[in-house]
Amino acid sequence: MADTIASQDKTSDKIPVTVLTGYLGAGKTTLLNRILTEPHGQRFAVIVNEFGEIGIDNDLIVDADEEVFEMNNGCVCCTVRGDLIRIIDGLLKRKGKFDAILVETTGLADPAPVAQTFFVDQDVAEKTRLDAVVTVADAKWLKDRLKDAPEAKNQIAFADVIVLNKTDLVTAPELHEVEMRIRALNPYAKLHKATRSNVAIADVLGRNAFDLDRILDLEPAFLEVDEHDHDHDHDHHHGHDHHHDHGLKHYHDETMQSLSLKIDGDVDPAKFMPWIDRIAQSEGPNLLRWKGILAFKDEPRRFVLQGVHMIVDGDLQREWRPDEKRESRLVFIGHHLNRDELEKGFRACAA
Ligand SMILES: Nc1nc2c(ncn2[C@@H]2O[C@H](COP(=O)(O)OP(=O)(O)OP(=O)(O)O)[C@@H](O)[C@H]2O)c(=O)[nH]1
Repeated sequence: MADTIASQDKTSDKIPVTVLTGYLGAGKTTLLNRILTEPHGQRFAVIVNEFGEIGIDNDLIVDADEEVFEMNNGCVCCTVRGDLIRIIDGLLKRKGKFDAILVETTGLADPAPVAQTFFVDQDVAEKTRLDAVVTVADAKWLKDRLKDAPEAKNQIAFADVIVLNKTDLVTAPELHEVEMRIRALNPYAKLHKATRSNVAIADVLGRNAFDLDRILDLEPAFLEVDEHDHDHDHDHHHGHDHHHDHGLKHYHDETMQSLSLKIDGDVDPAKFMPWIDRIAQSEGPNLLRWKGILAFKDEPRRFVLQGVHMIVDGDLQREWRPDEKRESRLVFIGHHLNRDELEKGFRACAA
């Protein structure tokens, strides 16, 4: 411990930042909520960024004392840095109100531009330090995503700490295989196996683990600001291949869609539940992620639905607040989504 303290000496007045990353549905929010609800004696500022038009994620973060700041949707690789800088600048003006910053990126985010923020922006670099990139990996789906999603690979390669989550969904040989895949991409990160992201807080926070030299080996251009890439507003996240001169490939999947549906009021669970089960079966392979917050007829509590491919979780959570409008929202993220059919099916569930 003594040497850790010594090595932090110079930077100890900088605010530590932990970047939580990991592909869609891996368990980032579960980890974030675990951190926020356990007794940690720290005050966190939480910054989240999500994919999708309706801010469901923000709504699923536990009610804690922490303030949650939302980054704009959009092209993560490009807009995230400008947005993140703006939010952090705002936070730094109120220094003293929090001890650490947690940034949860979307599952589709490449961690490089996020991590880069803490080095290339002078103000941010002077006042904060990147403590670690923590990547949550889905033991069940990661091996498929390593084949088709470059972001998933970069998230693993960039990690200082890896939480290999959802070990309950795989057999021991499958777990071993995914661990080998991870190790082939990143032999350096500390790896913790988990279910429901149940790692000790000390394993993910206060690690002082971000290693700039290792990242520069991976991405020689990591510290070069790409002005072209800075602060512009794409209103869409798709359709371009970035050729930063980096060792890693960054691009956005053109076929990825995000579909948001809303009913201004209640749905009938007797219609909704069988419908959503059918969707899980028929659309599951194309559905990377789905979420919903629903008002069930005659039910004072909000029903929260979570899905990754054909695996659906749902439960009744807190009550609708008196000042909250009862409405039912669903977000689907995936490929080849049939908007008309999903919309028609959902509408038919209205109470
Ligand atoms: N079986 C199982 N399910 C889990 C585990 N951890 C999380 N989940 C479930 O997986 C789903 C996704 O978890 P989240 O924590 O929301 O994942 P995320 O990475 O924040 O997802 P996005 O930010 O939407 O990409 C939820 O339904 C969780 O309850 C686990 O260890 N095992």
